[in-house]
Amino acid sequence: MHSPRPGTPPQRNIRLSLQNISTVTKMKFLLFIIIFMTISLAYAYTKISGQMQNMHQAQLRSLEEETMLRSELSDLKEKIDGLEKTAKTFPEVRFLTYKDRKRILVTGGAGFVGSHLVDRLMMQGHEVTAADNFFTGRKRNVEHWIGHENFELLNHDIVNPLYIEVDEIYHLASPASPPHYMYNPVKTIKTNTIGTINMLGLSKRVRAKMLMASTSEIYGDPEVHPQPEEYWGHVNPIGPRACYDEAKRVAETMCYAYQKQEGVDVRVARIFNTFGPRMHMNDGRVVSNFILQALQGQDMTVYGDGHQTRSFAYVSDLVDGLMKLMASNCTEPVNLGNPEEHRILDFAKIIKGVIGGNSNIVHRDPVIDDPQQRRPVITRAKNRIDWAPAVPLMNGINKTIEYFAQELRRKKHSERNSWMPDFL
Ligand SMILES: O=c1ccn([C@@H]2O[C@H](COP(=O)(O)OP(=O)(O)O[C@H]3OC[C@@H](O)[C@H](O)[C@H]3O)[C@@H](O)[C@H]2O)c(=O)[nH]1
Repeated sequence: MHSPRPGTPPQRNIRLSLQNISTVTKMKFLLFIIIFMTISLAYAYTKISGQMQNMHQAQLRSLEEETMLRSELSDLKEKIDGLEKTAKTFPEVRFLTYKDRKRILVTGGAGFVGSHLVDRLMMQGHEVTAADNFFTGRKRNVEHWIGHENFELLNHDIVNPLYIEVDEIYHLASPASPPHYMYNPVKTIKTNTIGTINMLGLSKRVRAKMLMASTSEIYGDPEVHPQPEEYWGHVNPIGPRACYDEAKRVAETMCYAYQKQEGVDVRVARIFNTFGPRMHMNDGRVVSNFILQALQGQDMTVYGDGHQTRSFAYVSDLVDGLMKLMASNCTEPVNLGNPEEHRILDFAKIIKGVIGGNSNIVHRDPVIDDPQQRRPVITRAKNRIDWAPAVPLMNGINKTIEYFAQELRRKKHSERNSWMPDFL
């Protein structure tokens, strides 16, 4: 081994030492470099290809996710479209400021007359609470208002007190058709006596004006014809109709006792025979019976000889009368009815004539205590509340026939509101 001579530059010394490395060692070194490079390249390749694979998979995943999101979005869109189609829309009611808007309670608000009254009050922009125990009333009659901020439906029997704050009360709750009010006479008496006391008590507490729905039945089987409000009536106090007509008579008495003693502002409407859409299919009164019987080709049942008379008013006329009476300063009882009088047998022929079909008019046993004649004197209504019926009988009959025909065709629960008032 040569050691570098003193004064020799260091580079030259290195070259000399490399020259001295054997070829085998050089080969080994080269091999080592090659192996090292190969391993590094292989490692880098694996690393890069792994990353590329991951990127590829991520791309695939995001594509899958995008497709899933798109389908979820289109499902949601479909659902929203469906909901929009079935979304509840309400008739555009008039806007009243808090000064003019009244809080109005309608007892029997889901019934035949009550629901028509609710429609009119709602359209005028008032806040309406309908209370009903659904004995003869139906949710369906007012379902088009359920959810409206001005409307409230209470499942409430007015035989129990009701504590709410109102400005006006239309007290209509009671079964009105003879088979219905005779079905549970004690309940009919309670509804019209205890129920009326409860409503008068409520009126007294909140200082609300109250209109009581009385009836032409308070005249009984009248010996005075036609019947003015001054007539005291001819009622059998223990007959099958007494639960209704005597209870309504005492309800009137209570109204005037509360007026005199407690200063309650009362209105009393004596309602004569009324008909129209939303009468119950099982109502049992003559108009719905004859129309349904004729539409289905069944016998048209005239009770007795059919010579007894009635005068029929269309429901929209009655509702006009009720609202005019409430708005008036007339505190005496007022007859609300149509003075156009028909014998029941003739009325059956009229209905058969309009509907046609193969129905036979047949006679059944007369009804006990059936009033033999009935026609209102409406002078007081004309003079004091400027009211007289405006709908001709045949117009009302045709609308009612159309309603019952639709009800008979009804097959599904979802077929709701087969009849809506013209203004809705
Ligand atoms: O199918 C029937 C039904 C009734 N009738 C007769 O038709 C007449 C009218 O009977 P309704 O049952 O329609 O009604 P009513 O007049 O007896 O009582 C009605 O009067 C006024 C309203 O205030 C009351 O809601 C209701 O009691 C009665 O003479 C009755 O006997 C039939 O001939 N056939």
